Formats: sequence, C-alpha cells, structure tokens
Amino acid sequence: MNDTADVAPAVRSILAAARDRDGGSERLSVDARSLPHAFAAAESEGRIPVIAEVKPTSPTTEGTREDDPVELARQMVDGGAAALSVLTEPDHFGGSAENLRKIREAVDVPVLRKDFVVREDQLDVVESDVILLIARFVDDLSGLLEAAEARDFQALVEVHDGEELSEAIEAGASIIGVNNRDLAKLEVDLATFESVAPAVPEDVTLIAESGVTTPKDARRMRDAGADGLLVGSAIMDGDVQMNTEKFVNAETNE
Ligand SMILES: O=C(O)c1ccccc1NCC(=O)[C@H](O)[C@H](O)COP(=O)(O)O
Repeated sequence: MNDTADVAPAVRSILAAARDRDGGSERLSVDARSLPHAFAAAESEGRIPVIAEVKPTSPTTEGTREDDPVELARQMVDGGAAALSVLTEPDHFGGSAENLRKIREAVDVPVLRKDFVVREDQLDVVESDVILLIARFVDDLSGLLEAAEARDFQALVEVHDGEELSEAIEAGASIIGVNNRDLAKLEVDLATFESVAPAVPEDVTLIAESGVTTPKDARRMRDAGADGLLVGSAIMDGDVQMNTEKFVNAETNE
C-alpha cells in the first residue's frame, strides 16, 4: 500500500479496517453490464451520465440514512441514473455486500462496488459490474487490475493527481475516476478534476468523483471533460429521485 502516514485519521482507520477484512472464499466470474454502453445510452437520450451513489453515511456526513437501500437505488434509476455506486464498506460508510447483491438484482443498470479493496481475494466478496481500485491505496495496481479483469469486472481506477494518473494509464486502466476529495485532508476541490483531466487519453472513460453538489458543478465537470459524474452526498440528502434528475438534466435545464 502506498503512503498512508500522511492521510487523515478517518482514512487511516478505513484502511486499517480494509486490511483486516476477509476476502471471498471462491473466485468470482462476473457477467458485467457495460458502463461505457450505459454512458453512451444516457448521452444519446440527452442525459448526463450520472453514477448515483447509495451511501448511507461517511466520515464527512452527519447521521445515517436508514431507508431501504434497494428502494433508494430504484428511485435513483427512476431519476435517470445511468449507473449506481453502492458502498459495501461496513465500518465507516454503513454499506454491505448484501446491499449490493440485492440492488444489483433489482435494477438493470451497471453497479459499481464502492469499497477499499487492497488484496486480490477481496475482489471475490460479491459480484458487481464495476469495481473500484484506488491507485493511492493499492500496492500493485497493474496486478490487481489484471486480477479484476480476469474475473470480468470492469475496473474504475481512482486517481487524485498527475502521478497517480500516469500509474493508472501505465497499468492499462480504461475507466478512470479523478477524485476531487483529497484523502489526505478530506477536503474537496473541483479544480482537482480540471487540473488532471487534460492529460487523460481520449479513449479512456473519464469520471469526475466527489464534491459535485449543484447542477452548476455538474456542468463545470462536463466542461472540463468528464464523460460521467459520480455523485453521492448531494443525491442522498433528501428526495433521491428529484436530486438525481437535477444532475442528469443539468445541461438541458440550464
Ligand atoms: O465521502 C467521504 O466522506 C469519504 C471519506 C473518506 C474516504 C472516502 C470518502 N468518500 C468516498 C467517495 O469516493 C465518495 O463517496 C464519492 O466519490 C461520492 O462523493 P460525494 O458526492 O462528495 O459524496
């Protein structure tokens, strides 16, 4: 695992828990729904491709949303989400593999497993269409990416700066997310995406992650080159269907 000494205490705690968490006992083989195809379908219908995140709580959110996660997921899809992200991290985000399993059964859009996977056996916990690999926290990014793809997962490789972007490109990532949240300080700055995006190759599916809180933010990320947006807190706060619609239609309702 790359440098963890300089990350926020909450993130150190997340990573300690991730290292201790068991993996799956059987190697998975996934029949994945295509994220790039889902993005293209949304674009063709005039919707911004939004990955809406089922995120019951987090270290930077007050309280926990106790609603049925499957019902929330359905409302996000009804609101036009091209894909969903489901937290499976239990200790800091209130997620579970069971939530993801039930949600993936209930919807027909691609589902991203949002967790802090640090070892190959942790890929085998639950089937999803896309799996998150965070460049900063993975020792052998190309090895883990290869292991994910060998199971037919699509991998979303998350980066925060140019160095991590180079690492992701070298590892062969075809879906890259630029996280606007600095995991060292937990501060969010949309300028992060704007500074990293220009170096991302054209053929990569590029996602702006974190800190998108208004339709104006959504347009800003799209203007900077985002193919899609990953939105958590701003969708989870209130009526999730209406909130999703707001982001999905941010360009048409301008
Ligand atoms: O969201 C947090 O508080 C957080 C804290 C520490 C590590 C990671 C964290 N979030 C993970 C994410 O990637 C976000 O859930 C996701 O990008 C959505 O972000 P947002 O729209 O800002 O909720």
